[in-house]
Amino acid sequence: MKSSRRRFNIRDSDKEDDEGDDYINNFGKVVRNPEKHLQLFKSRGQHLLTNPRVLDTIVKRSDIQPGDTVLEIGPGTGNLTFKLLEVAERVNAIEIDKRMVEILHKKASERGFADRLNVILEDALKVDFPPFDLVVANIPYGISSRLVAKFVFGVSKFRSATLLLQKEFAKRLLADPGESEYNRLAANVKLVADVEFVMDVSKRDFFPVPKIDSSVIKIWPKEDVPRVDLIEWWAFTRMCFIKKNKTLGAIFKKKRKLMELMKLSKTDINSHNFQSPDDGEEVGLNDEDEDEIVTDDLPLGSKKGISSFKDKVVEILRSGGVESKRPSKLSNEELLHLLSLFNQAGIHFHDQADVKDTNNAMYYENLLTMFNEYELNPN
Ligand SMILES: C[S@@+](CC[C@H](N)C(=O)[O-])C[C@H]1O[C@@H](n2cnc3c(N)ncnc32)[C@H](O)[C@@H]1O
Repeated sequence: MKSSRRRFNIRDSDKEDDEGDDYINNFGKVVRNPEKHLQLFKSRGQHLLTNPRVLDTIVKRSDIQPGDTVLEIGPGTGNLTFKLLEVAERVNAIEIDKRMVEILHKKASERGFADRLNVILEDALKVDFPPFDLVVANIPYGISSRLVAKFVFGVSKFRSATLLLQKEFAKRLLADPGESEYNRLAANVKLVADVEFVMDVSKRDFFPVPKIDSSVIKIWPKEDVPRVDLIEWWAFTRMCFIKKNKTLGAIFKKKRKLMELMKLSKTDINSHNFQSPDDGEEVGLNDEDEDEIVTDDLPLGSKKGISSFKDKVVEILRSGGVESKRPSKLSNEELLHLLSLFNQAGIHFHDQADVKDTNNAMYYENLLTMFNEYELNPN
């Protein structure tokens, strides 16, 4: 008689090759592909959530009301989709893989859901979202931060987004100022939304088993969002968090930063000079401020311009009481106050010609590029 080890592939429980065969995990248990040999690609984040208890909890905690339209990104073969259809009026699902879309259509017809399920074969990062009341999704982990940004800074108004995310990524979103995980992503998302932890999900609840554990979180868009130019806010927090554990004084005194800021503020290096360019006395930058920008080849007047601009910046940081504080410890209220002090002094953090129209494709392109740097590699 053939042993089960001969009939199945044997691999570690956390190995995730692009394949769809049943296998024996390293606990000796046979793990069957629920979709019978459908090849699953880790490059597309295709880890199907197979634990019905977890699926039920996600649906329950998403608090779907009768009449709601749910947006699901990456429905895969429909494990979550058909649970959502039991309570929602309608599900609009966006899926990039044609094979998954075909499976979904087939299952929807067999189960009598075809008229309430709309599957869009597209890349969720590129397509305009159809109308929805709330989001519920086990999203592909490789595009998590861009998707979260597209939800919370997008044009669609929605009640909440219940998302299954890589655990490490969820922790970053949940972190508060002063906690080691706190970062610019959390500061940005928390400007416009509240984030709530729902539950942890074991990697063993997926097929194939990924290398990492997951968590479910819920994002609630805020009713009252601070009145701030978002594009400027993103540029400002990008500069503040460049070294999140350095003091703001140390960050902003860097010549590279000062020159970048002068450029963004359209401050002419020579004109920002409180002394005559020819008076011979050089206003020196301290050695501690030196970095890789070489200013030796700049004319004397320009060096003075940078130096007096630096004084102005330091004065702003002092008046905001943050010169010796680290960005990772500041609340959004403190950061917003600091930004307003910069603005009052005529210093801006983005090119004024930037696109501010949030319906504009350029806005989304910039947004997604900006959040790309937060993607974690789950593989
Ligand atoms: C983690 S799986 C979730 C599958 C299913 N929701 C489940 O829980 O079993 C992620 C799904 O997102 C799809 N996907 C990956 N990248 C995508 C993108 N850019 N736009 C839309 N769907 C995408 C994958 O093909 C896959 O079906």
